[in-house]
Amino acid sequence: MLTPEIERLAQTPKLLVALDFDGTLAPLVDVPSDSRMTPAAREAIDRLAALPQTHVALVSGRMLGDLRLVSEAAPDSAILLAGSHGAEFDLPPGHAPIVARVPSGQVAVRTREVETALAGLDGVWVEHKPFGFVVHTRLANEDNTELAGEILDRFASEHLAGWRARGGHDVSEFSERAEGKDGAVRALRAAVHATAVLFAGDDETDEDALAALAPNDVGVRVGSGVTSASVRVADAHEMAEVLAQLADARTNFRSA
Ligand SMILES: O=P(O)(O)OC[C@H]1O[C@H](O[C@H]2O[C@H](CO)[C@@H](O)[C@H](O)[C@H]2O)[C@H](O)[C@@H](O)[C@@H]1O
Repeated sequence: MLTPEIERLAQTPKLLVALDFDGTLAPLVDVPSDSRMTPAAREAIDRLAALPQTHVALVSGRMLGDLRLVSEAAPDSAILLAGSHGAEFDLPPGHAPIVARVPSGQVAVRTREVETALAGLDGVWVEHKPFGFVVHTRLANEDNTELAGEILDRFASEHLAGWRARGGHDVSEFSERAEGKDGAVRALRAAVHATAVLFAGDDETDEDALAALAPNDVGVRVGSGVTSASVRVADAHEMAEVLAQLADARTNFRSA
């Protein structure tokens, strides 16, 4: 059923649909590089992105190159990409580029050190990112997850002063940059001159963006958890239904 919020949003002059990737468009999986959005989500965002005065952006914690890969973005895609929680952007031609941040030499050093500190914990692995690292525990047992948490707490207090720590689904992320998805959505909103935004996400990091939405925007929380969003859906499949409803309503509005 179309919520009044979605119906209202479909009628805004310039719409930005900004979407988290993992857990929102793509169901969570054990191996991050295997992650893909559901076919229904793909169809809905392609329909939205093809409409006039309608922009679609993916706003992810993933590094940009990785986001391009898992979102299967075609080189000529109209979809805007924000990676590393908004420290990296890739906008289609016609948009002024948003300046990307440059990583310091500390990141590779700290990532190697944390890998050494966690070595030998089965199921625990470290994902390298341009501005930091992510420790994954999805495949670890409870003991190893707890031990990894203790090692990380100690490592962070000794070596990561000033870095931003974030939680997520079976991950702990540490980044030397403090950018959040609130800043990413602000920059994208300005880039496309949006008059209203839909932002959807499933995670703690998405709450930065959800909490910063304007009164005429719509926030969608996917799954459980405390949220600032006004709409909640159960999972990525329900999220795809919301996007299909928005695409239908926007198509009707644009052709009226
Ligand atoms: O901001 P997002 O697009 O939601 O990215 C958040 C993190 O997503 C990835 O990890 C999550 O998805 C994996 C694949 O489904 C899953 O294995 C993991 O447990 C999840 O936390 C990605 O690996 C991280 O770098 C992103 O920060």
